[in-house]
Amino acid sequence: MTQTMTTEPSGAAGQRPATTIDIKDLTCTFTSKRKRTTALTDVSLSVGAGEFVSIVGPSGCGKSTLLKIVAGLVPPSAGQVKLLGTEVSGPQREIGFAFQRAALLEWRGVRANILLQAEMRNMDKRAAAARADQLIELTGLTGFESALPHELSGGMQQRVALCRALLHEPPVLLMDEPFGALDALTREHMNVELHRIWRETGTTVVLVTHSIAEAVYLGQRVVVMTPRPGRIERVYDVDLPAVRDYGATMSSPTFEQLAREIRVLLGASGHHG
Ligand SMILES: Nc1ncnc2c1ncn2[C@@H]1O[C@H](COP(=O)(O)OP(=O)(O)OP(=O)(O)O)[C@@H](O)[C@H]1O
Repeated sequence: MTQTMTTEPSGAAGQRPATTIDIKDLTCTFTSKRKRTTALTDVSLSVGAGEFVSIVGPSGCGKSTLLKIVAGLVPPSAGQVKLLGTEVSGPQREIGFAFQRAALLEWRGVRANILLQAEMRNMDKRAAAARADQLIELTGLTGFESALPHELSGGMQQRVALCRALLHEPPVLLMDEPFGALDALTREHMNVELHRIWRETGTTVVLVTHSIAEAVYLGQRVVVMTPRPGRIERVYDVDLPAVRDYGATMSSPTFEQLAREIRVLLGASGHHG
């Protein structure tokens, strides 16, 4: 399938965007006293600037490990990752990371939780405050600036975590099943919001998810991995418009066919993710 992009941010069709993440021949084996587990083998993938790539695969196939290697939190056993042209050899400050659990500080309000990122990075206070206000507005949290995490819904907590991950305007956002703990309806809302935020910020996003619908709705490409040791089984281009209305996308034949194909591929290779 070819991409039919009509608008930015990933660049007009036919124009190769600059590579932001370059993963080459990656293998990762964990060794403990009791056993060796090969989580990933021979994984190669390039992600262009401003691109949105979704990754799906069965439980335990190494998706989280892959994100952690890109973030420099886990060293690979073989292979190489380049982030913005530089080899990753330790924790990367340039990225934003969002996890399944929002991991907010219970005693801090929304704004203070978002600004934690600025404190950890010694960011300029005025610039960080202005950016926090911008993100609070962008994610519909206006009016809740002082609310404590327990006063927020799960979706709102996840929005706060997203704001915190985006505060320092990272060129790359890595997301590990960020909406997995939300109810179906809230998850749909968050998908729509993330799609809009991605378009408005032009951030390069890599999203790990167990939801095929989420992967296809959000991704410009969907990477399907095999059971452990995880390899890339197939990469699908998502032939949907750049700006995606949720309802129209879900009922479009292109969406349905691609989602079905991915579901068959995952089922056919004995995946249980
Ligand atoms: N630090 C570690 N030490 C030892 N083994 C690990 C470590 N981290 C991950 N593993 C193993 O590597 C494999 C891949 O784990 P990973 O969490 O990357 O999978 P995943 O695809 O993200 O799974 P899920 O979809 O269930 O979240 C698993 O077998 C896991 O037990």
